[in-house]
Formats: sequence, C-alpha cells, structure tokens
Amino acid sequence: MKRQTLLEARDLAVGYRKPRRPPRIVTEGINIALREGEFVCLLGPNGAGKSTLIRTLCGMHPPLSGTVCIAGEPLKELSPHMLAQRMSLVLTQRVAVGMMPVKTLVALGRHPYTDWAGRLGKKDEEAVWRAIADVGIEELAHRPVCELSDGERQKVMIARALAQEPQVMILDEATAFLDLPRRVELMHLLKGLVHDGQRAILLSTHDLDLALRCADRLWLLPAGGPLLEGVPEDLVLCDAFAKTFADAGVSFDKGSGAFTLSNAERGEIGLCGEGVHAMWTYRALERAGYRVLPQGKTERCVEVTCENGSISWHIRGSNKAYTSLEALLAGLEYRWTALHEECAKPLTEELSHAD
Ligand SMILES: Nc1ncnc2c1ncn2[C@@H]1O[C@H](COP(=O)(O)OP(=O)(O)OP(=O)(O)O)[C@@H](O)[C@H]1O
Repeated sequence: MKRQTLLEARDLAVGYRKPRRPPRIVTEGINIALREGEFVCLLGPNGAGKSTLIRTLCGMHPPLSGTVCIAGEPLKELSPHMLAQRMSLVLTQRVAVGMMPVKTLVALGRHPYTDWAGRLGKKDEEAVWRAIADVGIEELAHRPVCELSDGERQKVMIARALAQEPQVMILDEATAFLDLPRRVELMHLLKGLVHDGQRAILLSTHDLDLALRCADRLWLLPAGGPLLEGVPEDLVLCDAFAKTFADAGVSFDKGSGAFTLSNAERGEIGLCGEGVHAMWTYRALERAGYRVLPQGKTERCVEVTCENGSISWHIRGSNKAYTSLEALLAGLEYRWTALHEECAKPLTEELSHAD
C-alpha cells in the first residue's frame, strides 16, 4: 500500500540571512519525505543544523531556497490557522503555565478548531480526552502542570500536540533532560502513536542508540551536509552512520552497534574469552586506553577463564590469576608504564609489582 507523503522538502537550503552579507548556508540540497505511519528520527552532531532544519520545516524560519510542502500544499501558502490543523510542534523549552491543570493545557491544543474564546465543543472534549488516554496520563489530568516531573510534563506537551489532531508532529529534542527509562518510554510512546497510520512523527534527538532501535527511518545530518536518509540498519551497514558521527576520540563500531573510545594510547591488546565477563573485560580495557582485538591476535593478550563457576583473568604467558578487573588493570598498568619508559621488565617481575 502506497503511503501518502505528509511532509516533503524539495531542493531545500536552510540557513541564515544577514543584511549586507551573503547568507550563511547551514545545509542545502535537502530532498526528503515523511510519509503517514512513519516515525523518523533526525540525528546529527552538535551544530550540524538540526534545529535550523526543524524550524524551517515547520515554518518558523524561512528557507534560503527550495520548498516545503505539507500533504502536497506549499507551506508558504498555508495560513497559520490551516498550518496548525496539519502540524503540531513540541519544543524543549518549558512553558510557564503556573498552576494551570493538565487537562486545560492539553485543551489549548484545540486552538485551531475553537472560537476566539477557546470554548470546547463535544468533539473538542473528545479529542482532548483521547489525547490524554493515548499518552496514558489520565491520572494527571487534574493536577497543576507546575507540580509535574520533567517526564510527566513532556507527556503532557505531547498530549497537547496530539489534541491538535495534526497529520505531522515534530518534536525538537523532546527526550532531552529525561532519564534513560523515561527516554525509552517516550520513544516507544511516539512509535506507538504513528502505527495507526494516520499521522507521521519527526523527532530530532541526540539519543543515537534509541533512534537506531526505534525509528522507522533516520535522517542523518553530518556537519556541512548533505542529509542522508534510510532505514537505520542500511545507514549503519553503508557506514553513513559512522561517518556522520566520526569525531576525534570516538568511533562507531558496526560490529557491536555501539560507540567506542578510539584514543587507544596504550596500544593493542588481545582478548580471549566469551560471555558477559569477556564483554565487561573489553569495556574495562577500552576505558583504560587499550585498543582491544577479540581473539587475541596480538603479542599482549588477556584471557578470561571460568573454572568451577569462578572467574579469573590471566595475562598470556603468566601463571598469575587476577580475581578482579581492578587487579588486572593494575598489572597491565605496570607493564604499560615500563614499556613507555623503555625499560620493560620481565613479565614475572611486572606481576609481582602489580599485586
Ligand atoms: N540566528 C543564527 N544566526 C546565524 N547562525 C546561526 C543562528 N542560529 C544558529 N546558527 C548556526 O547554525 C548552525 C546550526 O545550528 P543548529 O542550532 O541548527 O544546530 P543543531 O544541529 O540543532 O545543534 P545542537 O545539536 O547543538 O542543538 C550552527 O553553526 C549555529 O551556530
């Protein structure tokens, strides 16, 4: 089934115009489509232009060139009232609403449909309660917004945007300031909200891992562009994801799907072992500044062994067993310092110092 395109950008250039100066182009050549039933995450490093793009897509900032269309209609031809019936926005900034009850704030989302006094009709009341139920905040409905936690407040803002009954919901860094469980919950909530196929959601976020796991598609914006788009796994496999976030000291490991520290000032070390202990040994060695090569294809190598249920670590070539990662790192630290000072000691001597 062909899905309708709800938001489209054609040959879009975004940036800033300054009087008597050439425009500052943040990114250009953007051709993207957001279709009904899609949950898309916009990702990119700091300063790449995510907020500028979001603000341009929702008409808060003029494009330098190109067009943005909502359900086939050019954005610039829609009145603010018509635009509000098609698109709603959730920003990170806190709204100062004092003691306003949650339900009243959510009802403000009905502004494109109500009269000048904001009176709610039966349809409006139904839409407000539907939005409250969709987000699962029924028990908060009568509480003042100022008493809510950040996570609860963010859900209220999403309910307000839903009450607007938009075709497109755009959220700029809506998961910022939330703890990990709340971020996971919010991502699942957003994903669930598109799957009735009636709307589309675009979220700009720095939650790379969650976006990789939850988004139907990613829009990747590297510093200087161009914007790349596709399903998350394709973008990982073609290295677009790694290149977008390539930075000194950090690199994306396609094998594990995680970011790793790449400032391996202590050189290479092999790791032999399997399971959860080997995984945390990998992390400990990486944190200590080693570039870890699984399966020990290097001169220096750590082995993780499990005998009768007890775990120990060995440096290959030595009989010494370490019973914690702290002790292992201390042993390796001594060896690295000795090597660094060009006065490497025999391994047995190192190990006695490391105890
Ligand atoms: N009003 C402005 N005038 C000129 N340049 C601006 C203006 N606002 C932002 N910029 C510049 O535009 C670029 C993109 O900024 P933007 O805030 O869109 O990036 P971002 O990807 O959202 O960053 P972050 O992840 O840090 O929020 C930056 O280099 C920024 O300095």
